Amino acid sequence: MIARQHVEEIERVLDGRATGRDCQVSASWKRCVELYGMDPTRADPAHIVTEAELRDHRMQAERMIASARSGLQNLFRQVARQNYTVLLTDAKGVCVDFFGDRDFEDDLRGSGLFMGADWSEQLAGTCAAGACIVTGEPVTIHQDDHFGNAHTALSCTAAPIYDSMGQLAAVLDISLLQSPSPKSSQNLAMSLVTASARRVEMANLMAQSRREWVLRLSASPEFLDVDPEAAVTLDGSGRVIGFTRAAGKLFGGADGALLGQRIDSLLDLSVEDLPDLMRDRPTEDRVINMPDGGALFGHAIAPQAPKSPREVTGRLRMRGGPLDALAGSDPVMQRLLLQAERLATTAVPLVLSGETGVGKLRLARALHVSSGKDHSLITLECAAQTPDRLIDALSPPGTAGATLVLRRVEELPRDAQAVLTALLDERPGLRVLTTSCVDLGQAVRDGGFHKPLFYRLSGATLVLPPLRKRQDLGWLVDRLLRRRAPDDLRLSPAARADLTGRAWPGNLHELERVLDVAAALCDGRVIDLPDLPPPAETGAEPSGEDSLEEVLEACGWNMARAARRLGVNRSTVMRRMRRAGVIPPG
Ligand SMILES: Nc1ncnc2c1ncn2[C@@H]1O[C@H](COP(=O)(O)OP(=O)(O)OP(=O)(O)O)[C@@H](O)[C@H]1O
Repeated sequence: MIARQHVEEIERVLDGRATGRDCQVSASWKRCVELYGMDPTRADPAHIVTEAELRDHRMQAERMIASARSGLQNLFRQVARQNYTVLLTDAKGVCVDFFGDRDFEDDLRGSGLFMGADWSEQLAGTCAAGACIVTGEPVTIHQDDHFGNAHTALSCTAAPIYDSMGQLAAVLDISLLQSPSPKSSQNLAMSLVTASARRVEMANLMAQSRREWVLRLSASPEFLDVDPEAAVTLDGSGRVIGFTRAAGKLFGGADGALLGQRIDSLLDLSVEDLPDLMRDRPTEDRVINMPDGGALFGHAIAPQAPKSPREVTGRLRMRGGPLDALAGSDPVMQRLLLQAERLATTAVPLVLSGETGVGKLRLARALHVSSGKDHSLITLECAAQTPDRLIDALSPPGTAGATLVLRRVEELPRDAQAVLTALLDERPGLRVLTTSCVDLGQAVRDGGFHKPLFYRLSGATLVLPPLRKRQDLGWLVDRLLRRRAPDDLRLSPAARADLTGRAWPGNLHELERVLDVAAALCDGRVIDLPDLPPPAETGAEPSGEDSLEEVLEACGWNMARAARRLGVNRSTVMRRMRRAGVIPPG
């Protein structure tokens, strides 16, 4: 009966008659019928993407998930008692993060309030996340506002999350399986979800802007330092290079038109004034005049460190190539792979250095494949070489233009080092790629490595970072797991947190062994904590010389995780931060 009334009301709306529905809802109903060809009498179940598709969606949204995590947790703490579920969808509508009451897991899954549910309007019909993606505005879709009969018990409120370029990046949604009938019961939900979305945008902007000036803005001095309303990122000349949605609205450039504008054209303020707006001045004194005669309060945050040469300066050109497959979104690796790609087609001899198991040999092979030449690849284990063996290995015809990989060259016996130097001089067509776990320059200075050989091998050096400093550790874990069990073996959240928090002194060698054991031990398709072997005890202090900031950055500034990766406790991390003057972003 109710279903029939619902269908009849949709028909009236399609005929252009007013039925008292919110205009956002009636516009979405029209799209469902006229654009997507949907039938309101059908009660399609929730659409859940496959495990493999979900992994891809999560990988794409990795940064936003990290920025949103603590905001989602906070929001869930506030609304869990009222039985709300908190969802983060990506810009396509797929739920990539989720907090809900485990006691209702089956009901939540059945209703699509779960990880992997696809809430795009084209598939799910009128729903909060879907309508929010289409309109770019917050919306409540309450009970029979939903288009499909399958969802008319739900009440969902969603707000968009924009990235710092003004593009819609995600949607934050809070939903109830059962709710009171007046739609106004969700007004508070709307306030909470829009405020949380604003904070996630702020966290995301701060995470991306450590090397730039950030100007945070608030209409009231009381909230300026604790919960500002808007923020812009500025380059050294005062041009806007990032902004939150609220800043876009404030300056009338929400769709990206704000990018590139100078701050002195927007406010009575130049880049030279920013130091006066830093936290050491009383909040009330940090007033900024607006061109329309109004005023705002400003909090300027200085760049945290000078631009490092290791920062990403460009993107890999060869999408999908063998080099591109070696890393996820780790900025140090991306920069290194960009250099590797440019060097691959040259004859420059390269040293690939880094701790054991960071992927040096793998990189050497990818460089060989990317060279574009159809020559053979000769790999020599240096520890096993004698002068005679070297001569034998490099004598057969066809080796003249080959790629020669010298693996762990620091282990090459001293007498073989001089012979290799002479052999290389006789074979100028060989492309030499050398892997080393030590600093070869230091080995030369210490007298342990033949200087003439060093200068023949080290045209350029590419230093691979250890796993504990990689921001794409989660990506690597998924990649190695997929290779072990292509058919949807996955990690429980606790197992994933454990793996991404380890120090990994054996790097990929160690991670591969741990996943081998876990895949063998786990029952069913989910690897859980008890399936993981404990970290290998080597007595090594893996991170003594690591920059604290690098490890913290790799851990998304999560101190507990950084403490585990560094093998110290949390208070030691905080003490070291104070001593080094390292300040967390935001
Ligand atoms: N990007 C990657 N993705 C997945 N697996 C990788 C990647 N890089 C390396 N591996 C795997 O990790 C293991 C260690 O890699 P590799 O042998 O290249 O390291 P290495 O630094 O040369 O080690 P060592 O210093 O001990 O010689 C290998 O099994 C390799 O296949």
